[in-house]
Amino acid sequence: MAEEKREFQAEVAKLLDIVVHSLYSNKEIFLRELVSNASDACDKLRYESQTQTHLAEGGGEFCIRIQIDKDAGTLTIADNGIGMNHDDLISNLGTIAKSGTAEFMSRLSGDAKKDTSLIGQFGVGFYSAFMVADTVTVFTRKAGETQGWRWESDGKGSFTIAEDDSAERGARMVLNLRDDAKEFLEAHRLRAIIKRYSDHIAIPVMLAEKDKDEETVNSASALWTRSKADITAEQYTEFYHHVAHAFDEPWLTVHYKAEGAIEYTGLLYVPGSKPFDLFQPERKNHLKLYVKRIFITDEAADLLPPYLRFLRGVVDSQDLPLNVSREMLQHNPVLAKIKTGLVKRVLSELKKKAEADAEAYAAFWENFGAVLKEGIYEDFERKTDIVALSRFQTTQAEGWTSLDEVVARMKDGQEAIYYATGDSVANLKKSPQLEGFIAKGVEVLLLTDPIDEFWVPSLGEWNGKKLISVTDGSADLSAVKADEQTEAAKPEAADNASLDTLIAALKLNLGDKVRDVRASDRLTNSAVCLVTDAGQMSLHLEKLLKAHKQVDQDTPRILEINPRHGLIKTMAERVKAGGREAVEDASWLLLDQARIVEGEMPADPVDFARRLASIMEKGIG
Ligand SMILES: Nc1ncnc2c1ncn2[C@@H]1O[C@H](COP(=O)(O)OP(=O)(O)OP(=O)(O)O)[C@@H](O)[C@H]1O
Repeated sequence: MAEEKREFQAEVAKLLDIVVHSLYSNKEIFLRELVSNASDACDKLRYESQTQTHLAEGGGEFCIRIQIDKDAGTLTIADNGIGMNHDDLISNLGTIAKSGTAEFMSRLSGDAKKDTSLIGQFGVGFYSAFMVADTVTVFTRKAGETQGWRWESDGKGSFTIAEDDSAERGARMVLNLRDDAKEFLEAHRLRAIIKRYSDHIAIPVMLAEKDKDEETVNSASALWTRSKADITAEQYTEFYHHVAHAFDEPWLTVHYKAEGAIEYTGLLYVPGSKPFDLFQPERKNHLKLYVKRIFITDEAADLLPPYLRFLRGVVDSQDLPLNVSREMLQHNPVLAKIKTGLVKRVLSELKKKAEADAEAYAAFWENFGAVLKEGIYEDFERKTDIVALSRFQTTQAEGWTSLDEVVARMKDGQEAIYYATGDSVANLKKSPQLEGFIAKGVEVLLLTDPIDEFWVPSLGEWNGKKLISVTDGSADLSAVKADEQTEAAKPEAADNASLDTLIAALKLNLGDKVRDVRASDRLTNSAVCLVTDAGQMSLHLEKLLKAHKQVDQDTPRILEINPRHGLIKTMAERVKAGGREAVEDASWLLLDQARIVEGEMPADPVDFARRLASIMEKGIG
C-alpha cells in the first residue's frame, strides 16, 4: 500500500498551531505526556492479555525505552504496549475524541497567553511532541496483528501513513528535535524530567544514549502501593497529572487502604479546577480500577455514584478476580461494597476540609457544588450528609453559608426556610417576590443551579423546617414582624372594597390566562408578581423545561398585586368609575410586566406593543 496523506481534523490543526506558536513555557512536559501514553498502552495490553494470552507473547517484560541519538538529533520513546493499527492511528493521532473538545475550542481566544493557560487545563497529550520536534514519526504495530505502520507529520496540517515492516509490537515515537530543543538530548536533563514527572509509572522507564548501556530511571512501583510516609507531595501531584490527564494542582488528595471484609486501596483526588466534561450527559466517573495492581478499566460505572464524578484517581481491589470482565463488573457485590466505602470516605474527607478551612472549601464548592448536590436527590442514604456539606448564597450572608447557619438566623415567627430559584444571583436579588422578605429581614436562599429545582422538593425540609419557594403562593410572612420604621414607612393601601372590585375586574379581563388574582403582602416596590399554586411547577423550572423543549405550554399562574402601589390604587379607582373595560389594556400590561420580570415573553408580543403604545400616547399627551 502506497503512502497515504491525510489532513488533521480542523480542531487538531488549530491546537497544533497554538502548541507550536504559543511558546509553551514548560516544554519539558512533552516527555511526561509521551511516557504517560506509553504506560497507558502497556496497561491496556496487560489487561487484554489476561483473557487473550497470545496478545502479549514475545514482547518481553513491559517497559518504556527512551533513546538519545545526538548525531541524528532525535529522541525516541518506545513501548511494547498495545500499539495501533492503521485505523487507530487515524482516529487517535489525527482527531481529538476527548469530550468537551468543542467547548474548549470555542473558548480559545487567539490570545497566546490566555490560550496557553487553557491548554494547560485541557491537555494536549501526544500533540505536545510538536513543542520540541519539527517532525514526529511513529512506528507501531498493534498487539495480535502482523502489519506494522509508520505515521509521520510535521504538525502543519497533515500527516502520512504507510505500511512499515520494521515496526515492532507497541509504539516507537521518533522526535526530530528542533534546534531550540536540543537540551532534550542531554541524559542528565532527561533523567531529571523522568524522575520529576514519571517516577510513579509502574513499569520501568529506561534511558540510554545510542550504543551505550541502559539505566532504569524511575522507581517502577505503583505509587498507591507505597506507604504514605514514603510519598512526597510532588509525587502525589505528578501522579494526579498522570492519572487524571490533568495539569492543575489537586485540591484534595485522599490515599488510604481499606482493610476488613473488603480490601482495596484508594488514591483519590479532587481536582483544583473544573474539568471540561463535568456536565456531559453521560455523567461518567473517572476512576481507574485495578485488581492487584493490574489495570482493568476506567469505565466501571458502578464504582462511584455520578454525583462524585469530579473525582480522579485509582482504586486497586484485592478481592476481585484478575480475569474480571467488564460485563462481570455490572451489579458486582464486591464493587458495590467498594463504592459504599469510597462514598463514605470521600464525604467524610470533605467534611473535614469544610470544617478546617471554610475559604478553601468555598473554592471546592464553586467548582463542584452543583455536581455534589445531585446526590441529595439521588442518594437517599447520604442526602443528609450532602446537605450538611452544601453551601449557599443568600440574601443576607456574604459568600457561602450552610443551611444550618440559615436556620440559626431565622426570624421570630418564621416558619419555613425560603428559597428562590433562577439563572443568576444578581437577577434573583432583584425579583419582586423577594421584596417582602428583604423588607422583613427574612433570609432567602438564592439557588441558581438547575439541579436545585430537583433536590429542594425531594428534600422537603431541613431540621424540621419546610423549604418553601418565595414564588410559592403559600409562602406566608404575616407572622414575621417588620421593624417599626419599615412598617411606618409603608404607603397607605387601597381600601378593601375597591381592591375587591379591581381583583374581580382583572379576573374577568385576563380570563384563563391567570389561575387567580389576589392581593399580596410580599411586594413593596413592584406593582405585581406571579406566584405558583401548591403543587405547581416553579416558574424557573418551567423556563428550564421550555428551553429543553420538555414543555411547550404556559401554566396559568396566580397574579399577585400590591395594594399599596400607586398604579394599583389608580387602577382600582378607574374600575370604580368606568367598570372593567376601563382597565382592560392595563390588566394585560400588568400581566405581561410580571411575565417579563420572570424572563418570559409577553403572552402576545404584538398586542403588548400595541397596548403599550396606546397607553404611552395617552400618558405623554
Ligand atoms: N504509545 C502509544 N501506544 C498506543 N496508543 C497510543 C500511544 N500514544 C497515544 N496513543 C493513542 O492515541 C490517543 C491520543 O493520545 P493523546 O495523548 O493525544 O490523548 P489521551 O492520552 O487520550 O488524552 P490526553 O490528551 O489527556 O493525554 C490515546 O488515547 C491512545 O489511544
